[in-house]
Amino acid sequence: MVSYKELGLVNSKELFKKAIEGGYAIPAFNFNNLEQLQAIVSACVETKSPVIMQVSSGARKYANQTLLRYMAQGAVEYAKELGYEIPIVLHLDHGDSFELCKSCIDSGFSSVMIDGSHLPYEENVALTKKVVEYAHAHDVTVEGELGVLAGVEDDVQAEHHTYTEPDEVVDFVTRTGVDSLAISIGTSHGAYKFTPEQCTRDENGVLVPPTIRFDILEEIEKRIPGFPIVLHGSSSVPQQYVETINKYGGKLKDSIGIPEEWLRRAASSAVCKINIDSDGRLAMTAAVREVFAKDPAEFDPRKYLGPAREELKKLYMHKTINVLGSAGKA
Ligand SMILES: O=C(CO)COP(=O)(O)O
Ligand SMILES: O=C[C@H](O)COP(=O)(O)O
Ligand SMILES: [Zn+2]
Ligand SMILES: [Zn+2]
Repeated sequence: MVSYKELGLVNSKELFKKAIEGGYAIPAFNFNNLEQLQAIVSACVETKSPVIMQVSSGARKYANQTLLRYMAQGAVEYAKELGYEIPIVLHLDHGDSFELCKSCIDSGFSSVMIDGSHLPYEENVALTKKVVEYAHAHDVTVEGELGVLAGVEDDVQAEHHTYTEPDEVVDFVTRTGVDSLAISIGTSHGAYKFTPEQCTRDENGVLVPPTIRFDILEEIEKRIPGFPIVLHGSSSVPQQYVETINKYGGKLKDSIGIPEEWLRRAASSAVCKINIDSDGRLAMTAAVREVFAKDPAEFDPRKYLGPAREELKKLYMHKTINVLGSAGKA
C-alpha cells in the first residue's frame, strides 16, 4: 500500500478548480512507454503546464500497471531535473471495476475513472459511489461517466452516441460524490470519429465534421454550475500526420477528428480535462514511418523512437499552448 502523496503526485481537485476559474483545461495524455512519458513531461515542463498522465486498460496489458506507476513516480523527479516542478496526476483511464480502481489507488494512483456508463443508470450510480467512498478515504479523486461515446471504448463497441441526459447529472453527481463527470456530446475514441459522408467540405476541399452538441454541454453546465466536466475522444487527427503516414507507406483512410477550435471553446467552459491519445499515436507513427522510408538500413530503435518522441513533444506543446490553454498555469 503506497500513497501517491509519498510519490510527489497530486490529485486533480485543485487543478480542476483553477482550470474552471481560469477558462482552460488540463491535458490528459495516455502513456504506455518511456518515450511517451518523456515527451509528456518535457513538453509540459517547457510550457509550464500541469498534466494528467493516464493509464488505460490497454496500457496496463501492454506495459504493466506497476511499471507504469514507477514511471510516473520517476516523472516527478524527471520534471525537477528538467528545471521546473509541475503538478502531475497519475490517473486510471476507463476503470471498469471497483477492484481495478482499488488496486490502482493502493499502488499510488492519485485519480481514477470508474466508467459505468454502459451499465443501467442505477448500477452506474451504485458502482461509482462505491469507488468514490474508497477513493475519498485515500484523498484520491474520481471521474464518473454518463452517456456513451460512439465507437470502440475499451472492449465495448457502441454504434451510436448515447448523449448525456442533462436531467440525470444533478442526481448522479450528488448521489455518487464524484469529483468530475465525463460526458457524451458527440466526440468518440480513435482516429475515425466521423465518416466523410457526415462531413461537408470548406473552400479548400478540407472535410469539416458536423458540430458536436455544445447545447448539451451548456444544459449540463446550467444544472451543475462550476462542476468539472471531462471530454473524452478529443483528438483532432492532424491531417499532416495522416498525409505523412500515407506518403511513407501507411494506409489510413478518411481519418477525421475534433477541430481544435471546438476544443478551445470547450476548454473555456466547465470542461477542465481533455483526453488526447490518438493524436500522439499518429505523431509517433508518422515520425517512425518517415525514418524507415528514408533510411531503410536503420535498425537502432533510438534512431526512430527518438524522432517519434520529438514529434510527440512538439504536438503536446502545441496542445497546451494553442488548444487547452494550460501553458503557463503550473
Ligand atoms: O478519450 C481518450 C482516452 O480516454 C482518447 O481519445 P482519442 O482517441 O480521441 O485520443
Ligand atoms: O480510451 C481509450 C484510450 O485511447 C486508450 O486505449 P487503449 O486501451 O487501446 O490503450
Ligand atoms: Zn464510457
Ligand atoms: Zn476515453
